[in-house]
Amino acid sequence: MAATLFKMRAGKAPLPLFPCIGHKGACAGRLVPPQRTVRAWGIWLWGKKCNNLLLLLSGGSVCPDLELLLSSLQLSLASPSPGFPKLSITALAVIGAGIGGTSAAYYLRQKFGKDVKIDVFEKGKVGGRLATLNVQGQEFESGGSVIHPLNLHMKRFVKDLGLSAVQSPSGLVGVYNGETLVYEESSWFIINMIKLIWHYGFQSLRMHMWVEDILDKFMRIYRYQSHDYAFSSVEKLLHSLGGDDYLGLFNRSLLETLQKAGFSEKFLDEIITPVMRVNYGQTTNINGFVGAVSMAGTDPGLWAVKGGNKLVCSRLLQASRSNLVSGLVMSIEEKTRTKQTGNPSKVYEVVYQTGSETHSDFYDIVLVATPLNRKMSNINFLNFDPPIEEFHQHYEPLVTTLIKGELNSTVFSSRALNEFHLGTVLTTDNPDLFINSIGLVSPVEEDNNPQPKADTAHVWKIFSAAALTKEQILKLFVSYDYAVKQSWLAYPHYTPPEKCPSIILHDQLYYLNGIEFAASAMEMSAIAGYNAALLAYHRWNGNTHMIDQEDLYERLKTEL
Ligand SMILES: Cc1cc2nc3c(=O)[nH]c(=O)nc-3n(C[C@H](O)[C@H](O)[C@H](O)COP(=O)(O)OP(=O)(O)OC[C@H]3O[C@@H](n4cnc5c(N)ncnc54)[C@H](O)[C@@H]3O)c2cc1C
Ligand SMILES: CC(C)=CCC/C(C)=C/CC/C(C)=C/CSC[C@H](N)C(=O)O
Repeated sequence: MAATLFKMRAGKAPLPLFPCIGHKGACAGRLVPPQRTVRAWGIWLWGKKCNNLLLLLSGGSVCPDLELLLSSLQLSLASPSPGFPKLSITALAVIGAGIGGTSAAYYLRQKFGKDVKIDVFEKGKVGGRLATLNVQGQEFESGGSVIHPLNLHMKRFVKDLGLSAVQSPSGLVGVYNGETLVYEESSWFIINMIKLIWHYGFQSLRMHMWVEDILDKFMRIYRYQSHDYAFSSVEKLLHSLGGDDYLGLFNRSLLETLQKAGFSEKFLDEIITPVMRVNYGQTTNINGFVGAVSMAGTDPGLWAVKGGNKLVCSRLLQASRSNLVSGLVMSIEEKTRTKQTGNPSKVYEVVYQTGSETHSDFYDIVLVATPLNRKMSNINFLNFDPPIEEFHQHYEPLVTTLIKGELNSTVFSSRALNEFHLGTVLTTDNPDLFINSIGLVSPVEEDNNPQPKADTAHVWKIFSAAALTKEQILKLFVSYDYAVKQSWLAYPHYTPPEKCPSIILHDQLYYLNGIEFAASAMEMSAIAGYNAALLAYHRWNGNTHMIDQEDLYERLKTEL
């Protein structure tokens, strides 16, 4: 009978009316296939969707009459009747070929299948903030460089895309406060333990446990995603990982969270702040979640992709069989178009510039995978009603400078370079300091652990808020052969409590980079890319039961 109803609809015959008692008779509707269904059938009511029905589709039981109706029709919500003509999706656009955009393209292909066209727009280089700089014939990471051993998407990409991993340098670390080294690691584990306990009691151990707990809960996202669940907001995603407490991390500053947990000012100033400065160019005023991610960035076992992390992006693009469009997207506008079926449907017109030429194309779904602010992407959303919200969130300026030279170790300590064994110097929050950090780095092709030697010039990476002057470089180095720099708008300026930008900007228009307001890292963008692909797929197909499900952790625990 169900098949008959739908076939009648396909032949444009009128559909039978039925009452929805759950809506007190107010929403008598007609059984129709949703406008863009590929796999799942749903019921749409005249004018608008019935919320009771959505609950029913997602496993709720508010609308028993509909449930009865469906079961009496023996209607399978998961699979449409074979042979029934499907309204198909034709084209998808992704804007930005960084790790967010390329991972989204990869997962979009997996979900939507081989026939759909996927265009990926990139105004600069594939990789975005994953990039390298050349120092006298060797390439060094200048943007995203270290990956955590538990970053499972990045790990999977490297394995599946035929790449290999190299261990990141793990030299000894010191902390400089503008006058002296307030903390200095030793190469002896036991000495380090004694030093840490002597200076800070058991606070490092407690900090380690705090980060582990957050990371443990974070790992739940992989299980949700492997079961195809998606989230419509970053807040809902965070909440699903550990409830109100977890979301609370995002809403409060790291300082507030750690002070409440009893960490001392000395420990925060000398250990935690320097880590926030090297990783995010900010202080403990950032939110607690990004603070924990930043601390995870000091864990052992950090790694990088041999040949450069940006290779993941170019390989993902290849594997997704997307078309790379080297151009600058200028605007996105909603338009109505008549498809081959004769039915009008909503599409998005993407206008872009390649060289001096302007072009445009139409897409059913668009994913924006670049921070939406004037300085970084400058995309105009035209004629949306209601208008797409404006994004004014500030990104932190940061300069990466690579210098091949002989370090002036006496800047940091009284020891000469042959007695100076630190591979990285972090800094406290002292306004007189002009660098956030300085550290020895290896070329992207090498798997090694560089150590400073008095007689050889090594390559050092410096992070600073502004470009270094020649005088500043000459303060840090006795002499140098080569210097090269790259300026970034690197990460959001974190000011908790704040609201993450929406993931759903419009019906079929999605935004990935809101996740950076929880924490900016390669793995976070990969998670956002997968989530947006799943969300787009489920919304296109009306699979509402796969979106924003509560208690997923408990529910999935019992599943094999
Ligand atoms: C200096 C630095 C160090 C970092 N270190 C680490 C680290 O060690 N570990 C870690 O995990 N993360 C690190 N990060 C963070 C990480 O690099 C980013 O979170 C991640 O790369 C962001 O990826 P994305 O794809 O979301 O954005 P992006 O890489 O910014 O990609 C967006 C892309 O969109 C393109 N684009 C923008 N506007 C348009 C337009 N209008 N039309 C067409 N194309 C457009 C841009 O050119 C860009 O390529 C670091 C970042 C920086 C800057
Ligand atoms: C997302 C999770 C759970 C973990 C990621 C941990 C991680 C790798 C954090 C680092 C984040 C970051 C923005 C580092 C920037 S600087 C990196 C490095 N110290 C360098 O010198 O380049």
